[in-house]
Amino acid sequence: MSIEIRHVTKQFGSFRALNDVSLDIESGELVALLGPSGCGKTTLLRIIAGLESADTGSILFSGEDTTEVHVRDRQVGFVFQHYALFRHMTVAENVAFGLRVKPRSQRPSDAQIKAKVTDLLKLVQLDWLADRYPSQLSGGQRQRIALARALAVEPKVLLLDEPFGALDAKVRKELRRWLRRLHDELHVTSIFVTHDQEEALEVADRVVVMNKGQIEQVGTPQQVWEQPASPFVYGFLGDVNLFRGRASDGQMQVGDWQLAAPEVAGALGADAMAFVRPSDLVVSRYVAGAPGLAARLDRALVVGPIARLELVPAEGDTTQLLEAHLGAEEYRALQLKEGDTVLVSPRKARVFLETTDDPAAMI
Ligand SMILES: Nc1ncnc2c1ncn2[C@@H]1O[C@H](COP(=O)(O)OP(=O)(O)OP(=O)(O)O)[C@@H](O)[C@H]1O
Repeated sequence: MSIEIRHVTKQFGSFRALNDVSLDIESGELVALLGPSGCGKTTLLRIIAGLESADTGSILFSGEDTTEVHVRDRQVGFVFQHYALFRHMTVAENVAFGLRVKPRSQRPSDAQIKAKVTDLLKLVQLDWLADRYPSQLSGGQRQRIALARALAVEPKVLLLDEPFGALDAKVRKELRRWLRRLHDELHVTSIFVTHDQEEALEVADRVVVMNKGQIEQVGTPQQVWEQPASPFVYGFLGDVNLFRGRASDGQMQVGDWQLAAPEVAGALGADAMAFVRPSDLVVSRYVAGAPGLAARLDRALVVGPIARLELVPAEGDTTQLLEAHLGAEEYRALQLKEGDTVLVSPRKARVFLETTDDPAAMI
């Protein structure tokens, strides 16, 4: 089932939680709503579910306006961060619940319910836990059961609100891979909310980056990572170095060095910022007169195959540490020690004008 979100606005008192949000989700897609705490992700999810109503705008399921459709009739399955399993019911009873409470005319027979529960527990690979109670399960197992329970009623849309938020890092990682595989098998249109960029980039077909009640960018994980549409998206999606300077005629001047800035080709002497990811900062031994920004190697942390360097620029804003990531072998070959002066230059940078963070204005 496809979902269209049309100009949705939601106000709590004087606070605008959602500001004219529009988004199209295709049938069978797995979409992540990603953004910092308070940006409106959960509010949008609750409006899609029908648990909350929009002040203005509408939500369409397969082209049909859902405004008047009760949450019960929207055929939506939910999984929340905090396990919502019934404690006094076994795992199998929990999964069967949605089927048992159906009106008699729609309710499957006991044998059909039993078969369905067994299938679902196999699907989430926990059929051996059918007779246990929730308190006898790990956090990760409970979330998988919560998902099996949500799937029992064959929802057309699956909404997941930080489903792995309460779990430790290793379990989260396992579960998100598992969720991706499960989605590939079932193709239920799914929206999941997360503030963890790694989770969104790894699991979703498309990522919707939100900030302050608005959508900043929608794209595949690769698009939002490689072509962030705004400084906010750049900063939110990973560690980043920021250089300030001036842009003119498609070039940006940062101290003594220049970088190509075709994205702001029209600017003439405008204040600009260049964003460079730590893995796109090239570090070389200092040679007088060679191009690059001189910096002091403050700290080098070599763990496994990656060397993480903290560098203090020799000029400009010396209070702002730069971070460079390079291969451990490459770092060793440079034969540097802490305190040495090095040269840094960006392999790849993305330039935005200072005056605005509206990507449409950056021409
Ligand atoms: N019922 C409510 N009454 C008043 N304010 C609310 C209500 N629900 C949400 N808000 C406010 O709206 C904003 C968006 O909340 P929302 O829960 O959608 O954010 P979120 O992006 O999901 O954040 P988090 O990741 O912390 O859950 C927040 O500032 C929140 O305080």
